[in-house]
Amino acid sequence: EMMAAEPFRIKMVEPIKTTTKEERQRKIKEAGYNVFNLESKDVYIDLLTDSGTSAMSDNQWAGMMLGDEAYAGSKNFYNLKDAIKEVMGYDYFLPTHQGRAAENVLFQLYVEEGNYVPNNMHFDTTKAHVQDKRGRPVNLVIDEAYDAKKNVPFKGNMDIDKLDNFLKEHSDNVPIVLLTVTCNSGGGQPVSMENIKEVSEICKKYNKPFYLDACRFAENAYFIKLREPGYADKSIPEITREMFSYADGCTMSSKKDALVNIGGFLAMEDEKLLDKAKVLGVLYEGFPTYGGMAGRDMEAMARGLLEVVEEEYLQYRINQVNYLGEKLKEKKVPILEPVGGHAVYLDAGRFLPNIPKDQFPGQALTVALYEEGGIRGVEIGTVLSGRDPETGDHDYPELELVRLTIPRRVYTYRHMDVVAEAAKIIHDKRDEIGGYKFTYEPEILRHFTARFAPV
Ligand SMILES: Cc1ncc(COP(=O)(O)O)c(/C=N/[C@@H](Cc2ccccc2)C(=O)O)c1O
Repeated sequence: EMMAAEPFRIKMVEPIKTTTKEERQRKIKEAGYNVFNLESKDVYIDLLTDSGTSAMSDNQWAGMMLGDEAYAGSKNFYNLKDAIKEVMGYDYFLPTHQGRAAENVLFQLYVEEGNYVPNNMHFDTTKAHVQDKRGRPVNLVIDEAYDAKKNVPFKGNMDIDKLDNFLKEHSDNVPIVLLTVTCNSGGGQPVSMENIKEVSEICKKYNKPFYLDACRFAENAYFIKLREPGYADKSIPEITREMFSYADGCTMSSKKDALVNIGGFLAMEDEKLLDKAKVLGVLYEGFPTYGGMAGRDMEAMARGLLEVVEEEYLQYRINQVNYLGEKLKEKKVPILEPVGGHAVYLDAGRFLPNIPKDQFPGQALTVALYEEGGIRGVEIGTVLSGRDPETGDHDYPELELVRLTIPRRVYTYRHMDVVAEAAKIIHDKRDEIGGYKFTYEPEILRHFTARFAPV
């Protein structure tokens, strides 16, 4: 039957304004050629991140009026507890102000100097928090993940043999195993249920705690429903509860697949772990029934968790991202395949083959997108990857990407067309684009505040 339109109608709009190319060239220069330094008002279509940028529903906004701002025992905490139980199956959780705060608590509990922390692929804050505890992040994703042209259904999968061999050799130095769903660094690629189960079995074999990084768990579940045999007739909550049943817990940035603008949590099955986490929670986040959030934020999150697993929402969400990917492919603009759950990733390496990695092709393409169309994407390449703490050289990743990250329920299909048209214009004149060098390079998570100049 006909493909459905958006499963919502719009009740409030936030005007956005176009700027001239001349203005944008001036603004990006003043921003040190780093789109993170741009003011939102100077950005037309903001695809920097899907984190915290979603539109909330009327149901969530109504929940904001029901904040119980009690210091201890807020009713919103208990509504959130019920939502986590319903969608993830976990009985215990520590609210935190956002995802990296949950990572901070979890890794302080588990990671010691010199430890290895395996993951399919660490994203920037997970990698930074492991390193902050003197641990060593290890990526053990399947090799196909590094081939941008290879169209396989679950490119986020952990390589089970690699994990088994790694634990065989380093088990005493591995305190915890992580699995990121969907896999952000690899292109928003899902992990299959079978793979989650296999990782769980390996962790049991070596008696290791196994945690999911659940930021985009609902999108992962939708891909399982679409692509994995045996799941077509299962509901999304049935799939999400099964996913989480194989892990001991999860870190969660609710700014993604809980449809809120701030908030996160660390959830787990083991009440004893919660007691330990609460001690750090009190120190870093606030009393354990609010964790750095207002009661109203927890209410909006509880309602968002129940909305994000609704199938008609997920169908719309995944189809819109895929639409942008298809438009770009029609225009012969190189993208990572298959299209991810939360973003289309331009393959800057293929787009700008003449720019060497140490002149940051992804950064150059990100700047060009802003100058051409007022579009803010984000470089997911050498800049984001940072420096190898042991060698001091750039920690060159296999892929040089520019992520066009689609916020949830914010932009229309016409915005997608404009993005695709701008990318095409740039692609037609790609030989005019040059590389960049740092004029200021921070020590940690450099991509957020670095400044550049054209080479
Ligand atoms: C798989 C995964 N695990 C944990 C976190 C931390 O969660 P939190 O502390 O941000 O709540 C994130 C955050 N991801 C943001 C970060 C970002 C990057 C570039 C530009 C803007 C924002 C993103 O991918 O967009 C994540 O992706």
